[in-house]
Amino acid sequence: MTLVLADRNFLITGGTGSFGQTMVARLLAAGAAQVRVFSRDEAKQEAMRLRLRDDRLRFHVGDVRDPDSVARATRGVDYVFHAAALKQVPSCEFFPLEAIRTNALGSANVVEASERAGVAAVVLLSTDKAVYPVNAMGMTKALMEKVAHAHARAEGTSTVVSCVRYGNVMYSRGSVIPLFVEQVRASRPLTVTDPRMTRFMMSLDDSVRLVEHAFLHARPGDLFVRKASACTVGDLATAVSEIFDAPAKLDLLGVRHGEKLYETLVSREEMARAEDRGDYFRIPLDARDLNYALYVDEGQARVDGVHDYTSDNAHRLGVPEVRSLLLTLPEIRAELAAAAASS
Ligand SMILES: O=c1ccn([C@@H]2O[C@H](COP(=O)(O)OP(=O)(O)O[C@H]3O[C@H](CO)[C@@H](O)[C@H](O)[C@H]3O)[C@@H](O)[C@H]2O)c(=O)[nH]1
Repeated sequence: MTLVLADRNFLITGGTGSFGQTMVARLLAAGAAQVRVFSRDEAKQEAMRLRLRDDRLRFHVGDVRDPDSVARATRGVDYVFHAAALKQVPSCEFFPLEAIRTNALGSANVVEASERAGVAAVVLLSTDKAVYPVNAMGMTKALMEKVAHAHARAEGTSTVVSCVRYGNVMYSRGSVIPLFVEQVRASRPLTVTDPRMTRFMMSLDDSVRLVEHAFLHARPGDLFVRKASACTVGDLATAVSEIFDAPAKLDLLGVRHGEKLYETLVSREEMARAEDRGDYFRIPLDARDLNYALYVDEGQARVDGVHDYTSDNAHRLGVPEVRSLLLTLPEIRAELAAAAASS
């Protein structure tokens, strides 16, 4: 990171998760004055404290659903990265109110507490599932984005609130790649929903860099997306089998509740006003207010000839490319080493 962080305090909600742990390590290495980890699980916090042993780290047990606990953790903070979320599609489908409480209302609590505490900037972590959402996880993340936009449009606010949208983060907790690896290593068939289904593939480092990009460049209400490649789930399963030298045995499950065949990272309306920043798109706030009549002549940015940016039309990785990408992941290398040691 190019910013001087020496006298800056950070808060990371969901700080014990995959993103949180990576971000905490990078902020400490970049010289942050203090990094606060906010999450519900004291055991994970304790494990992190013992592992990192850094007196610039502070741990706050709390829940984004509870405004008081968020407010206490936010006092004296300069920057907030909001990663706390319910992010499993199936569980949010079955418990949609829980997703509303954490992802929508909890995010509003984080934005509100940040404004009150005079935080300079907040980056909210969203997902491609928030675009044309069909499941409760995506719907509540879409509402979180709306909360950010409404805050940016409101007069008299000073905290810069922006969002980033991710695709699938490879090897994140509870996701399909660690599941496929576990299945291959146990010589079980790989449970594939639909082999044609496509997803954007991002590394954890890419996702952290995306948040850093937003942190460094955001204006109020901006949304940032990292350009990414995509692959089919069938190719992903084949690549995992090949890496572990196993025959590709598939057990076809069918599409799960609330799943789409492909994801959209940027809608065409957003693409029409997106700024291409090399590895990233910046989608500025649609700053029209409620007086729509004033804008009738201007209209919206033209969308003719502009397309959604989806995991179906993005650069498609084939099996060899997916294999190479998987082999860059430390977790895959560790599993390969373990497999070699046990054979
Ligand atoms: O046993 C399984 C489980 C999943 N899949 C497929 O694998 C792909 C990825 O699934 P999964 O890793 O569960 O991720 P998603 O459901 O796509 O959601 C992830 O990716 C989102 C970004 O799109 C994040 O926001 C979510 O938090 C994260 O869980 C999907 O096509 C699934 O249908 C299988 O084929 N077999």
